[in-house]
Amino acid sequence: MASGLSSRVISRNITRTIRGPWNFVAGKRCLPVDSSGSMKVIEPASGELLCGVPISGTEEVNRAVGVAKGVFATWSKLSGREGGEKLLRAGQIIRENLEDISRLEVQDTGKPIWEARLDITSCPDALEYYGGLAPCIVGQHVPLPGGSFAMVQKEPLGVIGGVGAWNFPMQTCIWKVAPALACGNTFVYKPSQFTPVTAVTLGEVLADAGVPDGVYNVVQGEGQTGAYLCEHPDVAKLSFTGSVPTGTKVMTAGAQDIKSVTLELGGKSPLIIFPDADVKNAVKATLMANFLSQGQVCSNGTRVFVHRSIAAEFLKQLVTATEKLKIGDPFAEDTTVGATIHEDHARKVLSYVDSARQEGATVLCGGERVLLKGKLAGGWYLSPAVLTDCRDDMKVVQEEVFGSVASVLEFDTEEEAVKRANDTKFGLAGAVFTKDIQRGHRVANAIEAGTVWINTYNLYPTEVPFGGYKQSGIGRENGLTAVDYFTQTRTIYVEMGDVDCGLLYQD
Ligand SMILES: NC(=O)C1=CN([C@@H]2O[C@H](COP(=O)(O)OP(=O)(O)OC[C@H]3O[C@@H](n4cnc5c(N)ncnc54)[C@H](O)[C@@H]3O)[C@@H](O)[C@H]2O)C=CC1
Ligand SMILES: NCCCC(=O)O
Repeated sequence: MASGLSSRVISRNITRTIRGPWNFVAGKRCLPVDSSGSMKVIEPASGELLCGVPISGTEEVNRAVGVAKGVFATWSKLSGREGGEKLLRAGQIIRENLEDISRLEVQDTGKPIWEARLDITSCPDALEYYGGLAPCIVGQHVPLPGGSFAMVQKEPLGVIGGVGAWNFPMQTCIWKVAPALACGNTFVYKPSQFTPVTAVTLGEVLADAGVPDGVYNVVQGEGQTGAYLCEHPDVAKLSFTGSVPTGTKVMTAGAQDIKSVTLELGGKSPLIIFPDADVKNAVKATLMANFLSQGQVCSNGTRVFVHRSIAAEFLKQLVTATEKLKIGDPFAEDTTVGATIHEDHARKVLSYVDSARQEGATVLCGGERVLLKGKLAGGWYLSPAVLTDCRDDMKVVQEEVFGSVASVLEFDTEEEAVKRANDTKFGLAGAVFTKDIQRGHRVANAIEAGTVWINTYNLYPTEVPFGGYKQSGIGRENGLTAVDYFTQTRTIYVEMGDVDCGLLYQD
């Protein structure tokens, strides 16, 4: 049998409860060799201690990078099919353990279980896409005059240093690791200090799938550990997801050694709804664009531009739908709004609602802490907010809130909507709702953003590139495009005749 795909893969190694050790180096969970204290990881749902995680120091980062560098020669020399089959198997293992891994993600993030299942399902999607693609990552043969030719080869870069955010912990990690490994690179990943769990689970999955020890490693820590990794001279490329200020630091660190850098940063995306739009679909998309994962989604369409003629009807339907959202235990099947990642972040989200009120916005619903009972009493549950009477110059309309706050703005003309939509330093995403096919494409092409949806929102199939214009980032994840960001090109020129050096050589 050419691949192990039709046989069931038994996972022996997945840890299904929250327990350390929390680093994953050379194929196993381990403690760091040096540490500067321990992080207290809080379970968002309850506000209680989930686990303590040692903060990796320079020696541990050196060790992980050294291990990844050591195995690079072996991993990068596998054929695409040999490496790809292991990624396909890893995808299958995640599918077989989807429920257990989703539950780990809920404990770590506080998001509702139904959402976690979708997020975790996107992980095998990526592993299978890049596992299948790996044998097709090939070069070119370029014929030249006189029978000479060039071979243009796609080569891996070496050790990739990845740093991630806390909103989609395993998905963010796999969006980097799957293409990187498929291209023959090895990896050291530092998860967010708020969500350390499932990056280590991925290590166990890859080990079970037959990926050699050391190809994928995890070092836990805060910003300083991330900085050590980004500054490491043996790290060839940085792949970062997080905020713009940290992205600037990562890019600066990369600049010291001229490292290639991919940045997936923040956003303040526009969602433009024209009068001919299907209002019910526009409302559904506005919910998806604002309230998934407690609004903690970088591509969220938080500036909702609605044509004045339908604004009243749209707002009525949006508020009705928003008030039906069920805030509660993230593990309950009917919960649609879980816990905000931590108290500081929740207070920041609430402060945006306060500032909006002070600047003249009307809060039609939500924007408050909801106290749950019993074990959930310590969690920060916020009711999703819909704001109206907003202006473009308000803080809540200008800045990324990263919480469940939708600002509704009214417009009169297409030209005005596009101009206002583009009046931002960000350019991650956007959307247009209309039944007019010409208008849909015209506006989609005019929005300055890496992804524009027509008549939907916040869908990210692995097959299509994702990333930002302007300060929302550099480079792209997903799709065929990601291969360009995890490879370098070597040209080998082959001369089939005598060397022609013009007048330089006289017989
Ligand atoms: N465009 C995208 O795909 C996404 C963007 N984000 C953005 O991320 C932000 C929220 O996530 P946070 O985790 O709070 O972002 P953050 O920028 O504070 O942290 C992100 C990661 O960077 C690490 N870090 C901090 N300082 C560092 C340094 N000097 N060198 C290397 N690593 C360092 C952190 O420990 C964490 O793992 C939001 O602004 C959001 O828009 C979040 C998710 C996806
Ligand atoms: N899963 C959605 C990608 C965007 C984000 O990470 O926020």
